[in-house]
Amino acid sequence: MSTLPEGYRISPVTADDLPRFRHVLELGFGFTGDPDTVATIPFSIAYDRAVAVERPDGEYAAIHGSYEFTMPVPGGAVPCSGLTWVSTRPDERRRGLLNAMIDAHFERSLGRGEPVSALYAAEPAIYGRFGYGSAADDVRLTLPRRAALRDVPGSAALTVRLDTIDAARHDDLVHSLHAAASAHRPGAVTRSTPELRARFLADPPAWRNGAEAQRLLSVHTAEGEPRGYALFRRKEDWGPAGPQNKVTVEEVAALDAAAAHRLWGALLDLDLTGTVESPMLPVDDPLLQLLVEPRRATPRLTDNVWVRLLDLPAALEARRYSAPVDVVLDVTDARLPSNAGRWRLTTRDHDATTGWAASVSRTDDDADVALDVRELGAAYLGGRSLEAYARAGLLEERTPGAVAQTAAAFGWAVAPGCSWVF
Ligand SMILES: CC(=O)SCCNC(=O)CCNC(=O)[C@H](O)C(C)(C)COP(=O)(O)OP(=O)(O)OC[C@H]1O[C@@H](n2cnc3c(N)ncnc32)[C@H](O)[C@@H]1OP(=O)(O)O
Repeated sequence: MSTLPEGYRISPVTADDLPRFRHVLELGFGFTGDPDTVATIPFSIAYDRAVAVERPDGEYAAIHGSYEFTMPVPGGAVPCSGLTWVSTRPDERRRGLLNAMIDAHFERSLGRGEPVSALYAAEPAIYGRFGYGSAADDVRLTLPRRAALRDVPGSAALTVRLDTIDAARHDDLVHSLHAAASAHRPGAVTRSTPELRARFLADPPAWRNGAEAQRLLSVHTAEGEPRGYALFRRKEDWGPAGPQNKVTVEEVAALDAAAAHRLWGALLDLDLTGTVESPMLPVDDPLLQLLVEPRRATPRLTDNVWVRLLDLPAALEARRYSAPVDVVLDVTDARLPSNAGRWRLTTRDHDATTGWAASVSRTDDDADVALDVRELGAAYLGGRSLEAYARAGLLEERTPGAVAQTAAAFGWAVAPGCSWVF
């Protein structure tokens, strides 16, 4: 357990504390919120999930919050505490405040019955020490105008509609399609509260960086049923060779391949365009399969969500497995000793759609695989191979063949990933 400097204390946050809470966010991240913009954007953290470290003089020295998510995992879903807004004042850095806040976050999450925590890392070097593992990657593509796509039946029958985003009017279309499109992708949490939804669709001029207002492209069946949408904006660029507008796509959600094809076909064929920047895409996104010349799309790979198992048996039993396995894992967990030690994971009850369920219980039997909770969190969503960690020397195989068998069980057919940064 970490300790705070003398006189500092973990403190709850109320609506009255919001200005000083925001102030620490601005000091930590290095920006100044425009008051007119701040006034229009709802505070997206529930007050009982916002936490501060208060100094003896009553100022806040550090803050964080969390979102209540139901996170899709292989074959199911799990209550998840989405850690966010982590910030320590620059003049209070490296005094153990984040350490203390992580302890508070784990304790509070477990108290609420959330066996898993997830986050986006501002810098990837920060969170491994706390047992978070990088559980997914995303890819961003820079695409030339008119990049060709393979045909998809049904795409041409869909109609395309263009609107300027209006948070109130488009809330239902965007968020119900997003939830439906995300349901079976591990890690793809949805915007779970009205405040988070409104914040995501907010488009104040201060956030546009010289580009146009946020546009909403939606595709519909002949009967008018929406099947997908893209949020994007263009920035004008007139050079000596003519127009070279940049199209930046923030999010695409599609219920099927025809909708994805129709949306991307329209986005890649906007007039006056030079390049189209894709949003964060899962590494198996349909667009990557549909591009006729994928080499012309310049990819950038980045870590996406990080996952921390807080209640190891509950977390491992909440997901399903791709192959049968009976393995004893010897887990190290310096921060949550209740997870440390030997656990037997045994699959049971195969279901054709969701795979194998598993029971997880303590055991005194010899371990087959020894690993840290960080690697278990990384493999949890099915997108990282335990075999790869063994080859990198990050876990130990004690029974020959056990790592390959466990890796096959943990792997999943749909790559993990989340489409928005929380
Ligand atoms: C989920 C999110 O919200 S991500 C956003 C994170 N926030 C930011 O990046 C904003 C700017 N940075 C900050 O506010 C702070 O520097 C924080 C929050 C990253 C760290 O806060 P601090 O109170 O200084 O952390 P603390 O003193 O508890 O140190 C924790 C440990 O992490 C390490 N650490 C902290 N920041 C970093 C970093 N950026 N890179 C590498 N290591 C780091 C420390 O060295 C320390 O290691 P140790 O326990 O082995 O000694």
